[in-house]
Amino acid sequence: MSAAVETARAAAPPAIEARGLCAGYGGREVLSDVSLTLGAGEILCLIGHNGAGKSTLLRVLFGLHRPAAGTIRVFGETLPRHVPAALGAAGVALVPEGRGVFPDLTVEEIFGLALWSAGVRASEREERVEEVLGVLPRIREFRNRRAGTLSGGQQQMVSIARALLTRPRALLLDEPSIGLAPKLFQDLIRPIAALRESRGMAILLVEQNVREAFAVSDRVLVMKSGTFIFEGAPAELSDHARLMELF
Ligand SMILES: Nc1ncnc2c1ncn2[C@@H]1O[C@H](COP(=O)(O)OP(=O)(O)OP(=O)(O)O)[C@@H](O)[C@H]1O
Repeated sequence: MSAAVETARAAAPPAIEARGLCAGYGGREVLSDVSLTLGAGEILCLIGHNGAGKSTLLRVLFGLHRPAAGTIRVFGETLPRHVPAALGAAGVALVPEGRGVFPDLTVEEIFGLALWSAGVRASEREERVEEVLGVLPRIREFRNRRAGTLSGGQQQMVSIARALLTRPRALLLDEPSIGLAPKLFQDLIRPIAALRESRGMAILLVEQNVREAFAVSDRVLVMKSGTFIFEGAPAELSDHARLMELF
């Protein structure tokens, strides 16, 4: 991280500050007293085995699932209602697992819909699209195609681009590498990670592809059965044996 970004980060409130989160489904606890801080402009990687509770945590943070206990502050504020629309307005975007692009719409139409639902003025929409195409230029090649005809990697690009159109200050990414070859994931994640330098955007990255995810992350959290069992720098887990020990 550059010195300028570090200084800006130190002065700003954390993008997300969660304390004592408990959450589950139908009486079964999945998150047990989880606390997490995503610093402004920080890239935090969250890893853990299947079913550990990573997606549930992202859903709780984004207001899609109500926690049984705990508090969440967003850029230093407690939102009056912790719901997705309020999170979006506060500058937080979620890219859920599985892409979720509308298969019958063209990329252009998907972008138009995202900008319209985010309330971006018509006169500003083209500028926003150009800005995102500057980050992920390969989308230009297929912007007029229907999303259902695109490859997995292209759909993932569209899904992330759609989130970036709202100019988020914090991006929650749920396993963007699923179904992608490592090189494709690298091409996708590196320009997104660079937005932390250029715009101070914070990223909470849930990933299984640890090699690429660690390469762009400042800090790593390992989750097991709904609690964090490790927090530290990616380098501390570069030893494969240490990583395996935690799983
Ligand atoms: N909507 C739901 N209803 C009931 N149980 C759920 C629901 N969503 C998740 N679970 C359960 O909660 C636990 C945690 O799931 P979650 O998806 O949060 O884990 P994860 O760490 O993201 O796993 P993965 O890496 O497989 O996505 C799992 O046992 C899962 O079966």
